[in-house]
Amino acid sequence: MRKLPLHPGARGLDDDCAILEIGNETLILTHDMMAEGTHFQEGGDLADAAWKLVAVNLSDLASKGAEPIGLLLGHSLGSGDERFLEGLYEALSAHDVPLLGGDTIKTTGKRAFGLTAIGRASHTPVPSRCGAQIGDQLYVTGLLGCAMLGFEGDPEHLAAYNRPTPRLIEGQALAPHVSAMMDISDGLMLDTFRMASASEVSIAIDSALVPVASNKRRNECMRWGEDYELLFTLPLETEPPVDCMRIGTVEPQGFAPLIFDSNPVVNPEGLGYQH
Ligand SMILES: Nc1ncnc2c1ncn2[C@@H]1O[C@H](COP(=O)(O)OP(=O)(O)OP(=O)(O)O)[C@@H](O)[C@H]1O
Ligand SMILES: Cc1ncc(C[n+]2csc(CCOP(=O)(O)O)c2C)c(N)n1
Ligand SMILES: [Mg+2]
Repeated sequence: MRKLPLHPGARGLDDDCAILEIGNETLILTHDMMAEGTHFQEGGDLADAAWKLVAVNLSDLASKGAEPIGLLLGHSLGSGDERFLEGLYEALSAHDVPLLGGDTIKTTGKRAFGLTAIGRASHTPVPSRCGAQIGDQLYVTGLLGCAMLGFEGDPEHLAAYNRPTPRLIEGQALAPHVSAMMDISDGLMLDTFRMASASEVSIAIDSALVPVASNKRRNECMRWGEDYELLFTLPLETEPPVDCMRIGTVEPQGFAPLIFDSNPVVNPEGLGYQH
């Protein structure tokens, strides 16, 4: 896809969102889809699917420090649509973001939902994945692995899987300070690997510092994904303005983008959820 004619705001299709400067405004745009059987189960509660569709898109906006403006929904009709609308209502109200429009279709076979989220930059330059500098410190918000435990049925963590919270407030507080920022959708290890590659540095993670939901399953918590927390780098002297943990350090680019507990990791395979 990178061979297609790309807008400069597409950031080479290597970032969470596209950035569009129009006059004095900077718009931030993203689109994420969910498919039956992959992202939500047939017969499951579509209120949760609708909430999650909104949350995962707002999470990409959050990772660029955007304030949401509105959403465009691509909806395929089917059973459970009333619940879908209830979940959508709850998500729009909870995040104070209105619907702008969309499209509704009939389908045969599996259903898919798409959502385009449009936001306004709260700070320019808009944080990217590619700005991590040697000597910066790596941080993460929240606790990783909650979504995995929720998916497995742990009642304490069901909401983390079904109803994730996009870190919009944190993203806006961080945007003026970070050298790089992204959300973690595919697992800490894989997403850190991507940030390091985009920034042309190596990033060293100290796994003992990573806040995880299950100490026994620390490794899985760092790989499973769907936690929608923020991953970011700050200069050494900058105090983080939000609740977060320091988990690593940015180093000069070596042969491996990721250094995990002093071990170089060259191959992204197996680091996280790959689509
Ligand atoms: N079909 C597509 N057409 C154009 N650009 C795409 C397409 N699929 C992905 N991209 C672009 O590739 C980049 C990475 O996409 P990806 O979906 O991995 O990021 P994400 O939204 O942060 O992650 P996730 O989908 O796991 O939440 C983004 O810039 C995205 O716009
Ligand atoms: C059985 C099972 N194994 C793994 C996962 C993890 N997973 C699925 S979708 C996704 C995030 C991004 O999706 P996309 O990039 O397609 O939008 C992740 C991390 C899961 N939910 N269920
Ligand atoms: Mg993202």
